[in-house]
Amino acid sequence: MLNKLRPALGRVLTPIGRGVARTGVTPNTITVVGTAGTVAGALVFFPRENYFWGTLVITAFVLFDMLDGAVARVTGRSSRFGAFLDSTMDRVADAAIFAGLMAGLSRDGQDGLASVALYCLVAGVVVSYAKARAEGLGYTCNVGIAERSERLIIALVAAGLHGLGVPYVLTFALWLLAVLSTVTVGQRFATVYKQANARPAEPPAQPPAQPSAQSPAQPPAGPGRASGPAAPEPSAEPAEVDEERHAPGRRA
Ligand SMILES: CCCCCCCC/C=C\CCCCCCCC(=O)OC[C@H](COP(=O)(O)O[C@@H]1[C@H](O)[C@H](OP(=O)(O)O)[C@@H](O)[C@H](O)[C@H]1O)OC(=O)CCCCCCC/C=C\CCCCCCCC
Ligand SMILES: Nc1ccn([C@@H]2O[C@H](COP(=O)(O)O)[C@@H](O)[C@H]2O)c(=O)n1
Ligand SMILES: [Mg+2]
Repeated sequence: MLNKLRPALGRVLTPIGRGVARTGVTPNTITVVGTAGTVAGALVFFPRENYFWGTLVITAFVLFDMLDGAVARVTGRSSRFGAFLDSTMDRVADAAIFAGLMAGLSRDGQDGLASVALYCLVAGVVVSYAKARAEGLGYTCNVGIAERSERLIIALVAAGLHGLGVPYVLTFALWLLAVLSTVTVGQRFATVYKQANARPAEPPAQPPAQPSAQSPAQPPAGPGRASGPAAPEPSAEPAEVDEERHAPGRRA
């Protein structure tokens, strides 16, 4: 949903990115420092039930981390490794935030709510994995009621308010997140299922070998098949998807 704000956000982040770029900081440094700060904020403050300061520290580093793409673009340093690092570090940061919440809730004796936080962590990972895997297979998967920004905003606003003593807000937010993340997984399954059914299976690259007792014929590989190896395989579109993510001025 908040993805719609990307163009507007880009207009704000690009001049800031230009300023940061002048200091010589690289996009990968921003990604790593942003993640390290988020992880430290989550694992130092939340387990001690210091939700307010934890939220402020995490928010500062998450917002800082949003500059990596802008700096990469204005300096012409966008790279495939950077894109990989960015997405992978996002998963580390998300895991630390929910692990920190779980630790704080457990210490407070709220084991039930800690389990909901664990569910949110796992569901968030599945949401992101579904998109990564879909894109690796050449599909698009830019859908979902609770993409990363929505999940972070809900969790962080609730944790901050919980830290200020607002009752039930964290409980409500974690249950809401659990539901919304589950719906998002369903939305991503549905969009990939539709594309997989609409696109016929790729023809085999070479004429199929004669089946024999020693080497049975393999089913054709491609995005239309029901199951397959974990590694991305050639498909009609991966380059196109990647180009889209690397297009100048576009937040992927
Ligand atoms: C009294 C209590 C005070 C508490 C204050 C707390 C306020 C906290 C509120 C907000 C702060 C957090 C903002 C978080 C913003 C979102 C961060 C973010 O992830 O932005 C990047 C995001 C995704 O970009 P990427 O393409 O780089 O990442 C992709 C993503 O990870 C995908 O994940 P998936 O969705 O699949 O799970 C991966 O699949 C993919 O691999 C990966 O590449 O960008 C956007 O989504 C663009 C829209 C962002 C809109 C953000 C709006 C922020 C609005 C306001 C922030 C202002 C907060 C002010 C705080 C004041 C603090 C005192
Ligand atoms: N260390 C990095 C981080 C990002 N990129 C590039 O930016 C794109 C993501 O931009 P966002 O504005 O969505 O964060 C990413 O796909 C890369 O092209 C980079 O090169 N190095
Ligand atoms: Mg980033």
